[in-house]
Amino acid sequence: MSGSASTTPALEMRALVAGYEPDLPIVRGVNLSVAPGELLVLLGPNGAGKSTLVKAIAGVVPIHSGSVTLAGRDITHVPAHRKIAQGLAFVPQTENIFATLSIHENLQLAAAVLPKQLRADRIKALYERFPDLATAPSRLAGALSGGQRQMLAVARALIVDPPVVILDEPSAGLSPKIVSEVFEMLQQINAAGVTVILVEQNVKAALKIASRAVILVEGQIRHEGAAASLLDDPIVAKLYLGTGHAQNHSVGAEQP
Ligand SMILES: Nc1ncnc2c1ncn2[C@@H]1O[C@H](COP(=O)(O)OP(=O)(O)OP(=O)(O)O)[C@@H](O)[C@H]1O
Repeated sequence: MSGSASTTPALEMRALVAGYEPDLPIVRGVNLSVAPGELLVLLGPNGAGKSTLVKAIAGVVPIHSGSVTLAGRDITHVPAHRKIAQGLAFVPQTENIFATLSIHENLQLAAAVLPKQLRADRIKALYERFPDLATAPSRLAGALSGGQRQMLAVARALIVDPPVVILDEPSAGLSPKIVSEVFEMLQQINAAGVTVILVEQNVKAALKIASRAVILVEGQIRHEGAAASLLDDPIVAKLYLGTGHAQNHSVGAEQP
């Protein structure tokens, strides 16, 4: 057994190599330890491999070598649906809800990974946590606004009451006001004790809510540090966050 709960990372990657094709690694040797209760943001330029890394952790992109542990337990090759059941929730960037089903049906489907006797109680708890979803549970998910969809996607991920949630660009395509709401929701989830790992292009807003930031470049970690220190580091921003290169990655580009 590993050490006590306070010293065991919530999630840990060791020498992780992953990618879509066996001979074409995209994630190239990532070592990263995430402490319980952290809100970690994963940044980096387009094509750096951020999405690939979180998909590999979630079990939807093949891991070539290295390991992933969840609270000290090796989950490297555990299939995606069992990772969820074991407490690793993943909110993909797209197709994270069923648009043609109602809010309630979306939650019911997510709850299918739980033992039958727990499902109704967990859905009830989520409606209490997300009262907006409770106001019209029969509403089609496809008819929701971007922010509400993201809320539903996050609610679906929280159905197993996971200790760790990973989100791939939850702010994509949302207006600045809705981005603030989504980030506030993530802060609340984190304040309730959930470890949150977030891939983001909305650099400035993400650094404001994160405790720590990791910058991935060409599939490797190039820089990591306290989120607040990165906010004030123009060199890091210029070198690693693509300022002046890709507008949607520019520090502060999305902020009014
Ligand atoms: N389904 C796929 N099959 C093969 N290669 C892919 C696939 N998806 C992404 N890639 C490649 O993997 C590399 C990393 O892409 P990835 O989406 O992980 O980067 P990213 O850092 O998340 O970038 P972005 O910020 O643009 O989303 C890119 O070269 C991309 O072309």
